[in-house]
Amino acid sequence: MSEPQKCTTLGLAPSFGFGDRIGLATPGHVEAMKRSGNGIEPIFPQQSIREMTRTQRTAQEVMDDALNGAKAAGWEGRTGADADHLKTPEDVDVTAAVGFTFFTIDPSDDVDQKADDYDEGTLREKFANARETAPWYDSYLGKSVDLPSGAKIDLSEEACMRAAVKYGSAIQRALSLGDYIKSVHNAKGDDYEIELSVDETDQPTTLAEHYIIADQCLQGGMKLVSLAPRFIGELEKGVDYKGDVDALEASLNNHAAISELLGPYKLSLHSGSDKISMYAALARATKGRFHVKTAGTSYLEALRVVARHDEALFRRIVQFGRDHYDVDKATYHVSATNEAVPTGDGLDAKKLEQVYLECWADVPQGVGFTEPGRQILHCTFGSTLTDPELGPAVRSVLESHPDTYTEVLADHFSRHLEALASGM
Ligand SMILES: O=C(O)[C@@H](O)[C@@H](O)[C@H](O)C(=O)CO
Repeated sequence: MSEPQKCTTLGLAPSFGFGDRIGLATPGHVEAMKRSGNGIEPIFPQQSIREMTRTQRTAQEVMDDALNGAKAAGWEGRTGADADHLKTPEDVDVTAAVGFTFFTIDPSDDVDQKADDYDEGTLREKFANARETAPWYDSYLGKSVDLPSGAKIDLSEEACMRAAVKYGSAIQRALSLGDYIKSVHNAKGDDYEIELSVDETDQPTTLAEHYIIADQCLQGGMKLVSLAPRFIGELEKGVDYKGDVDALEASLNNHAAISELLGPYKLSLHSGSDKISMYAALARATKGRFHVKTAGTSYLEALRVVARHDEALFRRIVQFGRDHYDVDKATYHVSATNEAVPTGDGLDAKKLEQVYLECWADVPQGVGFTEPGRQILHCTFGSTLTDPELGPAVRSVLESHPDTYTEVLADHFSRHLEALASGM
């Protein structure tokens, strides 16, 4: 085989991230792109530091698996490469060294998640302490911004104080990591692009917060190509969007208007797996300037291959997942509980797949999966894949049935890509 291609930056082109936690999914991702790409650019190598830690894979392995898989499947187009959820300079070092081009900065550890609930007295007290992390405060205070969408952002004292308390340190961390990414790439003369993700917060990102965060990053010289706010409604892992899609679209219009006004940059949808019901709204609101990030859903499709070819192994994985779920779910936004999902005992093979993975045949047109059982398997990927028996057994099934894995992924992601294209 000849050398795999290098990854590139994708700029403002609509893009789709195909995270793969096992390293065998890219041929299926390529097949979906060939069938239903619709002008959307792929990011095949994509993995967060959290995923690499849990699966014990290196950045080099992630890169090699994705690029070799793409080459073997005959992909001749471009691909970006997403070093996802970076929190430290060391995270940048390990991913930049192996050719990642799209760097997702995640400053969520520095976000004050309680800021939205502070009463006035507490807010003022917290603001006094956070003041020095927000040197920008006075420059926004009392202003209002008219958005092309017709909405108005009121940068009132309260809005600016809450933004300072909630995001002051996070913006500082993002800017410093952005500078570090720039210095690493300038030294090598390599191109790069940055996404900022603030999606992993308890409360939705307000328009005022989005405006201040993005404006500060851009004023600080960050090469921001995309931003992932925490959108309204519930964006849980492994299931469709939960919430009012019309209200979401109205909110997306306003977030997209900010990105047009300040950037432009793309709006990014994290936990994008299976969010079929909201894709058209995202594509419409952003006029095609979007990035969608998926990962766990390819792992679940891998388990579908296991369910169909080795039922006994799938049953073990279900039980193992249930045993590890309460610990493994800690950093993920999910609502499933073991109590609400039947154990595998007494379920026949078809019902077991339906409860823990769900089948497209059972899902109405235009929406995605909703079964809570999916979240139990979704969160326990690290424990399962690093288990000395289960991990190799899963790989062995996938390696013995590559055509099944490619076909289920191609079908699965074609549905995602077509739903996005319907709004473009
Ligand atoms: O599990 C992870 O750490 C990542 O795959 C995700 O959080 C990623 O950023 C994502 O949103 C994929 O849907």
